[in-house]
Amino acid sequence: MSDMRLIVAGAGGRMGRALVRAIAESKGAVLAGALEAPGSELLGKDAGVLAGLPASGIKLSADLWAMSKDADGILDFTVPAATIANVAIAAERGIVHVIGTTGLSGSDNAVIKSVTNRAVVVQSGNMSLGVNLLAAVVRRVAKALDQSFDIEIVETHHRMKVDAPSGTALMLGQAAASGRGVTLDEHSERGRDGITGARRPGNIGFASLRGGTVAGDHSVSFLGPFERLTLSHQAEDRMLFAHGALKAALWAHGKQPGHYSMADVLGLSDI
Ligand SMILES: NC(=O)C1=CN([C@@H]2O[C@H](COP(=O)(O)OP(=O)(O)OC[C@H]3O[C@@H](n4cnc5c(N)ncnc54)[C@H](OP(=O)(O)O)[C@@H]3O)[C@@H](O)[C@H]2O)C=CC1
Ligand SMILES: O=C(O)C1=N[C@H](C(=O)O)C[C@H](O)C1
Repeated sequence: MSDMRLIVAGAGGRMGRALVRAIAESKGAVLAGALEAPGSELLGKDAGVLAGLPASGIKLSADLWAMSKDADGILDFTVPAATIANVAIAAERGIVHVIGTTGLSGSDNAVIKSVTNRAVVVQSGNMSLGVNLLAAVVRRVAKALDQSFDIEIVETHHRMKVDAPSGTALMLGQAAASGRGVTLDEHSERGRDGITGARRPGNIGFASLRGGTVAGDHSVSFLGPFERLTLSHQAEDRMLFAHGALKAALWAHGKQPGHYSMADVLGLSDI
């Protein structure tokens, strides 16, 4: 099979530059386009040079429709509004859409799901093996423990991150809720401040720290009577997520339309 031709959306961003490097290092994929926001001062610049590599010949452009003409997939780590605009174009072109963008609303996620009867979408708040394994373990532990164990999720990220809780924290919260057989929306406790009252039994708590250059730390604590268990993951470099996204795209190439997760890509769905 010939190399998968991939577009990087948000090519001037932190993840975008990491993705351009991951593609350059890879076997089986080539950079076919680099998307940036309309009006960005980076439009027209070479994607390889921005990523610290030799010139790639691919210039940043805001025109996804034109650049996707001969592409096979798009790796999208941008902002919710951009991802939602890209969903329709990727579906229309019939190309794989790997979505890593976080901070998406319920209605954004409904738009994404609405195209998956005709489009191949792989979506995950975290593209790493470790976090997806952690989610599977959290589901099992939450199932094994009753409500005398309080569940608290803590995440730490670099100072530039704009959304909270992180997509990963929410994914781990979903895993805990599913293990307990409850819905996260009805059992989530976020943003404690002031006289909050005692903790509601059965709730899943979230706390977010921001600072420095942290690529992404997550922990899930189960706090019970006279003992507590904490499961955690530390991402050491965002190249981890870029390699995961690339793996997802290569896995999805040629798959039937559907909404896939990183657990599907990694073969963890049945754990
Ligand atoms: N699922 C996962 O494993 C991971 C997910 N993420 C998520 O990925 C997203 C991006 O993170 P990060 O790279 O750190 O953020 P950045 O802000 O560094 O990058 C986002 C990029 O998207 C660009 N952008 C904004 N609007 C558009 C548009 N309409 N079309 C194309 N590009 C656009 C931004 O441009 P401008 O600056 O000009 O607005 C920016 O260059 C976040 O939601 C983050 O949480 C991050 C790491 C891993
Ligand atoms: O913004 C980031 O950097 C990250 N975002 C993702 C999230 O919101 O969980 C994944 C990773 O933790 C890095």
